[in-house]
Amino acid sequence: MSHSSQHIAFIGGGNMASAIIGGLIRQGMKPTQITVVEPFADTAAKLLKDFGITALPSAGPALARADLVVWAVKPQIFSEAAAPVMAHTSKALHLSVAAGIRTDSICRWVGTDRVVRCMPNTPALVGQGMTALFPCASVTAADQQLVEQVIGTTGQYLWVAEESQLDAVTALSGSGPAYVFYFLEAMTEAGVGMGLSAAQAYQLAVATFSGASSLAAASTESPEVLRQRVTSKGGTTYAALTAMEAAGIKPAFIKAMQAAQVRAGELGDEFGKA
Ligand SMILES: NC(=O)C1=CN([C@@H]2O[C@H](COP(=O)(O)OP(=O)(O)OC[C@H]3O[C@@H](n4cnc5c(N)ncnc54)[C@H](OP(=O)(O)O)[C@@H]3O)[C@@H](O)[C@H]2O)C=CC1
Ligand SMILES: O=C(O)[C@@H]1CCC=N1
Repeated sequence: MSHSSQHIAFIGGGNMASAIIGGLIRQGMKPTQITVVEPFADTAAKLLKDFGITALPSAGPALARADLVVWAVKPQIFSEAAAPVMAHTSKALHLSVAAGIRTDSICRWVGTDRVVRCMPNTPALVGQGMTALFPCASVTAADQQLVEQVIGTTGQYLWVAEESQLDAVTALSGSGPAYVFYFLEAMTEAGVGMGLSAAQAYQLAVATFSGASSLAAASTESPEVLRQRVTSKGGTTYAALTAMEAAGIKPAFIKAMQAAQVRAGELGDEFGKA
């Protein structure tokens, strides 16, 4: 981060907060520039061990220093967590990572319209995150720049024009790492069933995913063309893809992502009312 005097507060210090804090610290932000509210003692101990940050067990005046408040609590408890925070953060810009919770709810709970809603993912932990961002109307260009500086430390980002697109992003890249890990589990299990050791199968599976992703990112070709290049006529890939088509893997996968998108909307409906 270029702004060495900036201060960032995190409400919730769990998985997603740690991923972003890791990015900030890797880019040179000092632990003293970061305040975390985290009531769970084990998670607070981890923040101290990993980043040298002593978390506050509850909201307090220390939050008033924050230029940016990052909301990294579960959607279910967002409104409850907001009440004690908003007394201290009226001058701050607010950034929410909560799945499904819409900006009209967030603005109401935090008492300002200076709110950006985003959807990051856990590869942020290793600087390979992908985050989509949506600004409320009163967010300024300078506010957007601050958010870009912070999120840019964790990987790539893009802005979406419609808030509803964030639920699609949640289903795609927000939850997406879990789909990849699921495929890694399946590929490893299959490899073991075919006579490889678990360590060998896992190494092969992980390297294949990251290699294929790097190839797709570096290539101007569509994934369809890249797939066809692997698929020799009458060969092994053809046999595997034919089995996948017969099993309805693609429609099942599309259905699964639609379920995630629907769930994001439901989280907003269920927990955004308060
Ligand atoms: N994990 C992921 O891949 C992604 C998550 N998100 C979103 O990020 C948000 C956080 O998820 P994640 O980091 O996985 O969840 P975690 O459970 O790891 O982190 C949330 C933390 O907030 C703490 N907390 C609970 N109540 C309060 C409170 N009143 N004030 C401050 N902190 C509190 C929790 O403590 P306790 O355990 O005691 O409740 C917990 O440690 C969610 O809204 C999720 O939708 C977005 C993108 C990806
Ligand atoms: O599962 C969830 O609800 C969160 C949002 C995206 C990833 N994890």
